[in-house]
Amino acid sequence: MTVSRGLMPPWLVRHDLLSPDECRDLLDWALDNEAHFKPAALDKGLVDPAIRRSLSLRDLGPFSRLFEGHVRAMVPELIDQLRVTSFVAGEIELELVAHNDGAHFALHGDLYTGQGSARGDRLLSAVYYFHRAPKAFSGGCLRLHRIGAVPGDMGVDIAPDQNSLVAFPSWAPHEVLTVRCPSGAFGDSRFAVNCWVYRANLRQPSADGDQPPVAHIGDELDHVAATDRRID
Ligand SMILES: O=C(O)CCC(=O)C(=O)O
Ligand SMILES: [Fe+2]
Repeated sequence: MTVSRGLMPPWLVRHDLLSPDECRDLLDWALDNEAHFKPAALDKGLVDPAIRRSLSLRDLGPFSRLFEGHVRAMVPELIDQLRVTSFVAGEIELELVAHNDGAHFALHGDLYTGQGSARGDRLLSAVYYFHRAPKAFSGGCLRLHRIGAVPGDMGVDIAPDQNSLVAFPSWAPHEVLTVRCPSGAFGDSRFAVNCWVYRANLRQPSADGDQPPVAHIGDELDHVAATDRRID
């Protein structure tokens, strides 16, 4: 089967998502928690810096509620603007990522592959950007690609602007272009908060007692499921 290429996925950018105080507090919190960041993983917890190189923190502490609130409130607008089939939002998965010198993420989509995830289906992806001022890195654009893109294709580059959020359907092919950060200092990194909106599982156990195949909202999952994602 041949995939016809050409159509760009929809996306939107929102500037100034947080107040200046919130943005500064988030940076301070990220710097205070440097020791808790771990190499960012791919499918099934695999770390492969040739595909994805960055440092990740899965627990946003006091900022989880802030991001979950913002993103949940935006879901109706995102469904509308990104032309996603209407759905009821369930879990919102978060990840704080620091991209320092040489960091990147090769072409991929954010959907689960294989047997999927007990966590359910990701439908919307949103990424919030912040960094120290003055900015001490270059590069690191998010490159959105056409359907059926292959590595090396051109796409649309979205700059990781201070206090901005970009959103797109989770199926959209995208990559993070290589970051250059001459100081190598953690605090000079390109910071991003990944937010993934899941479809709520509204199915009830059937009358004969069978359980639905996916977990209910709020179920705790292991690190492997949390880091499972598709790499094209
Ligand atoms: O940092 C970004 O701009 C996007 C990161 C990303 O695509 C991912 O972690 O799945
Ligand atoms: Fe992604």
